[in-house]
Amino acid sequence: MPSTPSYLTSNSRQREQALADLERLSRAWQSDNGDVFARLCRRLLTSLELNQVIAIFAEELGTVVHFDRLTYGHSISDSPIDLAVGHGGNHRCEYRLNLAGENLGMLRIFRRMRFAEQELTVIEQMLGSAIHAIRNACHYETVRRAALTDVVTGIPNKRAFDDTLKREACLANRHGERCALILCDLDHFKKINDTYGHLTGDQVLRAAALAIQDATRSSDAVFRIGGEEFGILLPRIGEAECTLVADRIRAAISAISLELNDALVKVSASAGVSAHVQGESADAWFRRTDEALYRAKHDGRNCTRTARPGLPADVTSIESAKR
Ligand SMILES: Nc1nc2c(ncn2[C@@H]2O[C@H](COP(=O)(O)OP(=O)(O)OP(=O)(O)O)[C@@H](O)[C@H]2O)c(=O)[nH]1
Repeated sequence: MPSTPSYLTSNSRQREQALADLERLSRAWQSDNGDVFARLCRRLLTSLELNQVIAIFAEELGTVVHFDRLTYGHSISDSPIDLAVGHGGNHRCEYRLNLAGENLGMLRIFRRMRFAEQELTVIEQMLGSAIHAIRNACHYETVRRAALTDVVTGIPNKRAFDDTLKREACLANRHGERCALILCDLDHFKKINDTYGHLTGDQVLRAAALAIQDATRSSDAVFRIGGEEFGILLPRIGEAECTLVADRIRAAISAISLELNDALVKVSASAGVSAHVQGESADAWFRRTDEALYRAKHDGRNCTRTARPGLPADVTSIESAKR
């Protein structure tokens, strides 16, 4: 990296000279460091994952400009990406990333020392090399999310549920962690559709999704897994506590009342509850909980039933579950 030129002056002739110096230095730096740009572009081709693309950019930038922390935030990702290689610092440069009018998020780079002009130029040149990869990763993230999101309620869908249930069963088998599952189904939902129409039915589904989210912790995961059926995964709790949560969810759903002309649309729900049994596969766990939900429906609806302990045929060995 060339040394910092002493061009910080208000005199305009000196400023012009400084800018010319800067351009010359920047060109010299770019030809000296052409391999960094080439490597950055090559590595960016290896991933479409937003957090990996940002991590690659940060790694390559770190080889030419020292910084203590880099953060990236975009409304399409769950939480900001925060890559710290030190303690941050008071000085920062930030870029609102944008390509052809498309918002691609906000990148911030922190450190204790001021950034020199030519360092900012280098950062911007490297961002120029990375911006298309960042845009592609943003598009990929948007499509990935759409595939995992239910269009009516905006919460994760059955595909997301299947993936998460498998992962939780695997974690529970590997580390012996507790995890519980609730399957919650609205009662006589067909009647709501038939009486008030599908649009009102959709409104009820959205209200139910919100009610379930409000009745659970943010660490719990709520999914719409069928027409009027929801799955809720609750890490680190057992069956007794989970049954209380299921009743709380049902009470929240019963409290929904949609005003429609002169009518008040009300709905109740049935729930099946189970705690994961050590060695049990995701499929067997789901089947046990579904059977509990079936009993709740059979017993008159608007109630909670807990699953029976796994039958030997339902429980796979820990070894096979780990494979
Ligand atoms: N409005 C709306 N209705 C849906 C959607 N998906 C499925 N349904 C309807 O949900 C209803 C489910 O009916 P059933 O399976 O008979 O269940 P139910 O009437 O709730 O009866 P129980 O579950 O036995 O209490 C059907 O009328 C479906 O058309 C949706 O996205 N929106």
